[in-house]
Amino acid sequence: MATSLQQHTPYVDLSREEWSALRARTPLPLTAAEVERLRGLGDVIDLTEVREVYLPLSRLLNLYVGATEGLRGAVSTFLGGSPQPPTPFVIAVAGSVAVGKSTVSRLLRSLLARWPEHPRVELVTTDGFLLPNAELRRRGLRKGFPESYDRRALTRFVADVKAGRAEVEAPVYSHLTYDIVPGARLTVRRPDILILEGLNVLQPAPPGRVGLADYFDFSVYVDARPADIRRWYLDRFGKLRATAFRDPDSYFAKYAAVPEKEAMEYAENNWRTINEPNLLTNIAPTRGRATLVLQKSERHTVRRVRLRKL
Ligand SMILES: Nc1ncnc2c1ncn2[C@@H]1O[C@H](COP(=O)(O)OP(=O)(O)O)[C@@H](O)[C@H]1O
Ligand SMILES: CC(C)(COP(=O)(O)O)[C@@H](O)C(=O)NCCC(=O)O
Repeated sequence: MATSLQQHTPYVDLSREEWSALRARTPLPLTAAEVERLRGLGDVIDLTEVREVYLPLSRLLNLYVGATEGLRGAVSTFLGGSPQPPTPFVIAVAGSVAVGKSTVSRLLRSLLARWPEHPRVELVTTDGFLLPNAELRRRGLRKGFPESYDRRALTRFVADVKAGRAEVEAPVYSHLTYDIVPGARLTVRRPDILILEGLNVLQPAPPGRVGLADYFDFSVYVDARPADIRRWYLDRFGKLRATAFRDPDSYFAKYAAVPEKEAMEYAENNWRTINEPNLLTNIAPTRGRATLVLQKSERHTVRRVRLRKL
């Protein structure tokens, strides 16, 4: 586990085997019915992976929620005030386009909600805070780059949730129309846990501003080799071509109709000109700010876990 070299890093570095062994200390096994429910998520995730990697992670997060609650109580006693109701525990999930953030986030939502201490788990993606396509075009911005988000509105949203406001609204993005849905809003009502998923959630604040990360209680960076992520991006594009892009309302309907070669050239170009430079320039440098890094192998299985020491 911790070799002498690692003693001076802020992380504990665990192999998959070392991490999976912690499963024995996870007091909440999955029942057959729950395994079935997880299958119903529609994700292709392997159930051994759920048991060996994500169930221990849900236990670790459960410990963090409990400890944060304990600390909050102690501080409120120190301040001599009356006990306040708990505020939502905020978990950020960061990483490249197509690395598997949505899959990990949906899974964590299901697993975390099984713990009796925090049944209400909300998942919000930062895409709702993207500027509309027309505005991106006007300003010459690439979608997904840090400047393509309304960072102020996103920070205010998380600050309000974290402050325990009864209802907090967020704008909505549609992958079908590939744009912000005019006038649409989602409402978050004081959950026990908020999972905030997005490419740029670990981006540092501009000088003099409060950063988004200042409101996080825990953050996960989903990591993999860029060549693997590229393949997953292209695979997913290929699959969407045979499914969601067939919807005539889809922004990408054209790519279901054109020959495969032409569609895949478009996807390749998107990867090379937008998602890869965004990963290398903006996203990967934020990895060292995460509380936990999940490092995936070429088949999506997690091969190393790095956890920040306290
Ligand atoms: N654990 C996993 N096992 C197998 N396939 C996965 C896993 N996680 C993600 N994928 C696949 O990889 C692609 C990208 O995952 P997704 O969660 O959509 O990424 P992101 O939200 O980061 O863009 C999808 O096609 C998804 O089905
Ligand atoms: C919508 C996204 C920016 C992801 O947003 P996130 O919720 O991670 O902030 C991304 O999925 C995307 O569409 N990128 C643009 C390039 C492309 O079409 O692949």
